[in-house]
Amino acid sequence: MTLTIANISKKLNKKPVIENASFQINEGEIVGLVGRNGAGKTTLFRIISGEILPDFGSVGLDDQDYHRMVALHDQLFYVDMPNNWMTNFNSQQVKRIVQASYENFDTSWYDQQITRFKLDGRQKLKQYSKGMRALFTLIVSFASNAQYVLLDEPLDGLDVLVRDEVKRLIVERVTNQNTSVLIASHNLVELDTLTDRILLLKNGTIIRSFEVDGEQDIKKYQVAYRSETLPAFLSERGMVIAHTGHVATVIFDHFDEALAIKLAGPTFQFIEELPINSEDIFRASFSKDGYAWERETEIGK
Ligand SMILES: Nc1ncnc2c1ncn2[C@@H]1O[C@H](COP(=O)(O)OP(=O)(O)OP(=O)(O)O)[C@@H](O)[C@H]1O
Repeated sequence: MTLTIANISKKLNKKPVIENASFQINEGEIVGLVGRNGAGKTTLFRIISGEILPDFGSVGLDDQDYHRMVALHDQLFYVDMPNNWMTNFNSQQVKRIVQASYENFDTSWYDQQITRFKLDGRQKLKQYSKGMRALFTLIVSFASNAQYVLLDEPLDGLDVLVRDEVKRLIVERVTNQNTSVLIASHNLVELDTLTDRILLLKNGTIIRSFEVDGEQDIKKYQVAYRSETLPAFLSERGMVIAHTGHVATVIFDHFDEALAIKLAGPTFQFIEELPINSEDIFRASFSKDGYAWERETEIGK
């Protein structure tokens, strides 16, 4: 089964939030969705899950329109705002409610995980801590046995040990059930170790899809220069992320031969290429932009 997001556009309050976003997710993939604050990640999740409908475009499962086919709805699970979700119920009550709409709900796995993480009892969800709620949301999501699970910031605000549990649970479920997971997160270091590939959302559209190891177009260099001041082209063509004395670390997007020739020139005492991670790719893609919410409204134009 393939989830296909095709040319989705959406305006909220007359402001274009999502513009012609397209991508696909296959079975058993863990994909990260990354963008600046306000880029539209949550809006995109709400659209995919059918909570709000797009102005244009479609969400398909194989060749079928997910939004129009109620029979497909148990193939996708998403909890919008987990902090406000079913707060007056306990874990046993939530199980009964979700079971009613997800016919493949895995009761025994759910009970096992609830016991494993000691989330049982009469405690209502509103009495859970942030970490308990994160684990609980994940358990319900995977127990639904939906092919596609959308997770919005699943690691936000969790301590290192709970984060490890959450990551282990995600990998376990994907390995054992071939579930597909789309994770929106600001935590790029965590995404590097968890995801197969990462999608970058900018100006409401997917501008880049990459596997960190496979990204050829972005390079990071540490350089020592001979001139008095930092050579201007470094900050014009790249993003200087560290600069002490005559040594600078620079990330270049769209690295090309002209840049390679300049770096090999007499201006530099030494240059060394460094390995890149997804934070570097994020910086290279977004560093020269303002805030995502500065995009003009139609009315303001
Ligand atoms: N109901 C709404 N009505 C009007 N504008 C909205 C609404 N919901 C979101 N927006 C706007 O849409 C844009 C995208 O918001 P969204 O919450 O999807 O971004 P995000 O990428 O999830 O942000 P963050 O990383 O900060 O959580 C923002 O400019 C926001 O102000």
